[in-house]
Amino acid sequence: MNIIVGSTNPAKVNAVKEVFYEKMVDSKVVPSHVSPQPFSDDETRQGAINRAVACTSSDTMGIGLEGGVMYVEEQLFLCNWGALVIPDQTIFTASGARIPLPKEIDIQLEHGMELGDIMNAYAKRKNVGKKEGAIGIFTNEMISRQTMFSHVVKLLRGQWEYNSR
Ligand SMILES: O=P(O)(O)OP(=O)(O)OP(=O)(O)OC[C@H]1O[C@@H](n2cnc3c(O)ncnc32)[C@H](O)[C@@H]1O
Ligand SMILES: [Mg+2]
Repeated sequence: MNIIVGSTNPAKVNAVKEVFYEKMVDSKVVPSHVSPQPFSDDETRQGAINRAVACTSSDTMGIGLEGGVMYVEEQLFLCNWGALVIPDQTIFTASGARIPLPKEIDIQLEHGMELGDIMNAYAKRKNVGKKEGAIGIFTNEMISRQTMFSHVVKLLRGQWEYNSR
């Protein structure tokens, strides 16, 4: 069965190709139907599900990966969710690693800026969200956005395989 990823962001598409190395992996832009910058686990997970559903058909599995932020008490954390939807519409979900974000990023997000744009200015780099990601910057590049998403995709693949035994 082929796979379509609901994003053309290379950090996401390459994470899926890494984990489903033996499959045909395609990508397309689909709406997440949540805000461009999700602000909770619920919203981020829903975005991932909406993207995955939009990519699923009778012979294709859909995968949606969504980045967001969420509060634990007063501290803002990066959060990431993935969803895998198979042709019978069964939905598998999993979340990724989370790390706290500095207060100044929190303030800019609260003013309505997207994390990708904030990170480019903060790190004085371009396309941070398509490359190392905020997680790469704030972990001194120990974990890139692709590596973080590949972990999420492994959690999805594993659940799907367990359920199809
Ligand atoms: O093309 P799409 O798939 O939408 O890719 P995206 O980079 O916009 O990613 P998301 O929509 O999943 O993420 C929502 C927002 O959060 C940003 N974001 C999330 N995690 C990030 C990270 O690790 N590094 C940089 N930006 C991140 C991202 O740039 C968006 O502004
Ligand atoms: Mg986006």
